[in-house]
Order: sequence, then structure tokens, then C-alpha cells
Amino acid sequence: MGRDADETPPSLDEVRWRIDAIDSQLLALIDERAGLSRAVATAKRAAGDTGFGLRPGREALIVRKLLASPRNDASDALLIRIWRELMADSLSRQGPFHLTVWGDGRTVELARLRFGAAPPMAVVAADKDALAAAKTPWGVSVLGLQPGSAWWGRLLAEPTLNIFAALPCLTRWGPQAAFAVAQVEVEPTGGDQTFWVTDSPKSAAAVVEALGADGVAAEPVAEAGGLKLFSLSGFYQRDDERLTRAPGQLSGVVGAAPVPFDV
Ligand SMILES: O=C(O)C(=O)C[C@]1(C(=O)O)C=C[C@@H](O)C=C1
Repeated sequence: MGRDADETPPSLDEVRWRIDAIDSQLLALIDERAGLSRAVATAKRAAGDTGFGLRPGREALIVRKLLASPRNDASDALLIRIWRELMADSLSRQGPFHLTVWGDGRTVELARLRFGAAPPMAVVAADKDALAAAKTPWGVSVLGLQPGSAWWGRLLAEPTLNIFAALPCLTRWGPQAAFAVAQVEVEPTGGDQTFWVTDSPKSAAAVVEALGADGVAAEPVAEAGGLKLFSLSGFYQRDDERLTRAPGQLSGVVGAAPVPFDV
């Protein structure tokens, strides 16, 4: 702290010495955190929870708290990248966490940004293969919003599969272009969007208007195969009355995700 302005700046050797010292401290803490994944897994088993260890709500709360913490130089992107790596690594120590990706190169990039380097990743040629993989134990699938595919509509018939993340999680990393799906519970985190599908033949704008008249703020996300996908502002339960009376014969909630951290 507090070098006077007229003092000579530290030499490169001195700065590197400080970096080395910080790296040692970081390593000790990272090592300690990684070791806690065993304790987390044991505690979950002791509580009778033998299912998938992923807790997207807890991850969102951790990230939001970090982003809200005072700091001088560490960017939001740096914090998010580091903690996503730490949390995904913890998850892969708890069980056979694995990724399956369907989409383009950007979808693969978004999957790695969100789930880090730890989980093995398979890229599949068909959206239905990615959805099937999301039903395997400890499976997460990342599917792109590709024109012509209404894979998200198939979740209406798969009530155990939920969209739980919209990627990327920062708007400065680009528009939301892919979703993560797994057999996982979604829960409110205090800043959420709910994904809702309808077969209504009305235009997306007309559906948005009908929902809005009932107090539901919606934005169109995708349209394919006679189905439309909307993002609703806030967390909606599957049986929310406003959604049961919304346009469409076949409609329903297919998941929820934290809103991007920088909106
Ligand atoms: O808190 C948990 O349940 C954990 O498994 C730990 C942890 C983390 O590393 O912080 C890892 C994975 C979960 O998705 C959420 C959080």
C-alpha cells in the first residue's frame, strides 16, 4: 500500500515476486475449496440426496454475491470465468458430470464458458440425441437456438427435463444463443426468466400482448415447427393461472434461468 508518487515504481522482479506470493495463496485456497467437494457430496448423501449434484440456483447466488462485492480491478468476466471453473470442477468431483452439445461452434464455446474444462464433452449431430443425453445420470446438455429446430418444444412432453441456464450469462458476451438442459429442479434466485412454450397460431406479438394484458411480461425467443418459445420476466410455477389461460392448446413452462448478470 501507499507508495509515494515520487518513489520509483517496483522493478519487474519485485512485481513478479508479489505475483508468485499471491499465486501460492490462491493455490492453497483453490486446493482447499476443491477438497470440500468431497464433504459436499457426503453431506448430500447423508441428507438422502443421491441424485444429480448440480444446484444452478446456488451457483447463481454465489456469482451474484461475488459480483456485488467491492473490488478494484477484477472484472465481472474474470470472476465469472474463475468461479464457473471452480463450481463445475467441484461438481465433476461429486459424480460423473458430463456435457453433451448440439449446435454450432458458438454453442460449443458457450458450453465451455458455462461449465468449464472439467466435464467431458460430446458433440452430437441431432437435437434429440442431446435431449436423450440430458436424461442420463449427471448429464447436462447444451442446445443452440438453431433456426428450424423446436427442440425446446419437446420439453413439454418431458416434465423432468428443465432448461436451467441461458447462455451466455453476460449480455456483453453476446445475445442468449443456447440453453442448458438437465434433470434438475429449477428454483427462484431473485432475478429470473421463465421459459414458456405455446402452440398458439397467433403472432408472437399477439401472444406477448395477451400475456401482457394478464400482467405477464414476455419476450419472444424462438419460433419453429408451429411452436413459439417465450422468456417471461420473473419466476413462474408450472401451474400459474395466468399461464393456463394464455393463448394456445398445448403450452407450458419448460424451465427457468437466472437473467444475465449484467442487466
Ligand atoms: O453447494 C453445492 O451443492 C455444491 O455442490 C457446491 C457447488 C460449489 O462449488 O460451490 C458446486 C456445484 C453446485 O452446482 C453448486 C455449488
